[in-house]
Amino acid sequence: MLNVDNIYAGYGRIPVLSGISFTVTDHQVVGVLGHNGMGKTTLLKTLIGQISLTSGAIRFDEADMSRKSSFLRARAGIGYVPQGRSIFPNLTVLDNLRMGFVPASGYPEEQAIKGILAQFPRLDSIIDRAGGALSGGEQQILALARCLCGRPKLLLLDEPTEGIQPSIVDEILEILIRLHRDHGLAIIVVEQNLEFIRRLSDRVLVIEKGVITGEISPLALEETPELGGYVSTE
Ligand SMILES: Nc1ncnc2c1ncn2[C@@H]1O[C@H](COP(=O)(O)OP(=O)(O)OP(=O)(O)O)[C@@H](O)[C@H]1O
Repeated sequence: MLNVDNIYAGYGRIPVLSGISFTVTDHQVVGVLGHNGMGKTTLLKTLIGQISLTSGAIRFDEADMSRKSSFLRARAGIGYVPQGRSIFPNLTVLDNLRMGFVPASGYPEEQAIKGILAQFPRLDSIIDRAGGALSGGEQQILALARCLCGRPKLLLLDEPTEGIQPSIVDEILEILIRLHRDHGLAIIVVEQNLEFIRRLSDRVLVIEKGVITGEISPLALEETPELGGYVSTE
């Protein structure tokens, strides 16, 4: 489904990603672990096209995405839920959802949003509330639902549990497991919450200084002494 081939990217002259290669097969969930500042967010932004490649290639469903704009990648089926969620604070929940709708998805907007609300009853009850008036957890669920309005085949998730109360973390985990199981959604998830990444991922990649330095089994994440090298503890 996704083939990332030796990509280099950064900010202006500052290189951050230094030759990253990996693949994601259909329906696979890939976790990405790494200390702060190692390039996890930069990797996701490069995959969605917010940061340009310096070199290398990104292929999605056999199509070359390397120079495509973000919206064409979204139309092709890559969804992105950024760190911090980027909810439109002055728009209602409904209008936030409408912003996520991708016309080329083959579904009428109303039908797409109705289908999403059936999966997210928590949002249905606050549909007219301003996005900025939602709790952090509700905003994260809204950001996820908004992304799903575009009917992605691959979801890029950047720290979905950051700053969220444990009960909603569990709810988000259950939603993602269900989406993966019932709809075959493939996911790349960057996360510091080891339990979350362990329960969701089929594979876990370790990133250090813009390079993938290893792959560990989700089961290995149960053995806490091994983890000091992979995540930040602050
Ligand atoms: N807009 C920017 N301009 C210049 N350098 C940046 C910019 N954004 C990030 N960086 C640098 O790029 C490197 C990788 O940052 P990135 O945000 O990808 O790391 P991360 O692994 O996601 O970290 P965190 O877990 O803290 O979110 C860091 O050294 C960071 O300081």
